Amino acid sequence: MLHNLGSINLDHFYRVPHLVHPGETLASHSYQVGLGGKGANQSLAMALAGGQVCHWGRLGRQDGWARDRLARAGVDVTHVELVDEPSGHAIIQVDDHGENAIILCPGANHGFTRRHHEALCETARPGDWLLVQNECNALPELLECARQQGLAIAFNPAPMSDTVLALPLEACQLLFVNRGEAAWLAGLPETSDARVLLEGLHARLPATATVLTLGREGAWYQSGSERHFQPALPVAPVDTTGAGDTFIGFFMAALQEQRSLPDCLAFAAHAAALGVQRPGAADSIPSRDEVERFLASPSNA
Ligand SMILES: OC[C@H]1O[C@H](O)[C@H](O)[C@@H]1O
Repeated sequence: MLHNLGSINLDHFYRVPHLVHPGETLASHSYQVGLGGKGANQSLAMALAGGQVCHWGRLGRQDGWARDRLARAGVDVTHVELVDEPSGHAIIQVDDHGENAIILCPGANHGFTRRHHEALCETARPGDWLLVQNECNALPELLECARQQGLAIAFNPAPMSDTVLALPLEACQLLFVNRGEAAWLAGLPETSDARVLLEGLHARLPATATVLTLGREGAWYQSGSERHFQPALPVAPVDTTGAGDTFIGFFMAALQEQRSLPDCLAFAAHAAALGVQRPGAADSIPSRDEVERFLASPSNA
């Protein structure tokens, strides 16, 4: 089982001709609300990929539909609480090239306490995975509790902030990072070559495996001297929101099935490539069947 303690957001999407400039007032082409939050997206993606995932989250009482949506996809939502606080939400601009800019309001995602961590660590069995992103509070305590319980920890330090640098990252078995996050953690320029970033991360965290996602430049896996590269797929993105979350959910589902690491990378990259061709965050995540058809399609021969 994988336990994902993570954010659940209401995503407010605005399609805009370009990302708004400082001081500018800009009319949007369209507006939509959907399920999001890096935590919820990753749980949903993992369940749609066929993985076993239990989500630990907090939502405002009026937003039980979001919990139902996760449950319908196959996520275990026993530990998603409905609380008397506003749900987290995100204001998301998406431009005509599919690029986005996001403002987060954490709301109930910042209400985790020791009670939640203890409950998770008592429920999880040694060897289970814990997956965490950087959208919830009290992460040092959570990681410490998980380490003591013998859980395997996968961490996605998104969105990156100074607080990540103070976390016991050496407790993590697996890190999912994009270029900016890798550069920040390794203390290197963002323009560094992927191999330099991987070497920098390995020097800082020698016992932690890394998945480095680079969008159009593909994705890498590195653990010690083992390295695999997955090229990017040639697709035209309409909305890249949640692409990293789809990648992570599909990767963890494939890892749970004990597939080879190149297979995990390929499964995840194909899922993300399908996702970026659709609008929305959770709404853009493909099913396992769609991904398998894409993997088997003649264009991949
Ligand atoms: O990764 C995409 C997600 O980031 C923010 O958490 C938004 O809610 C969105 O769904």
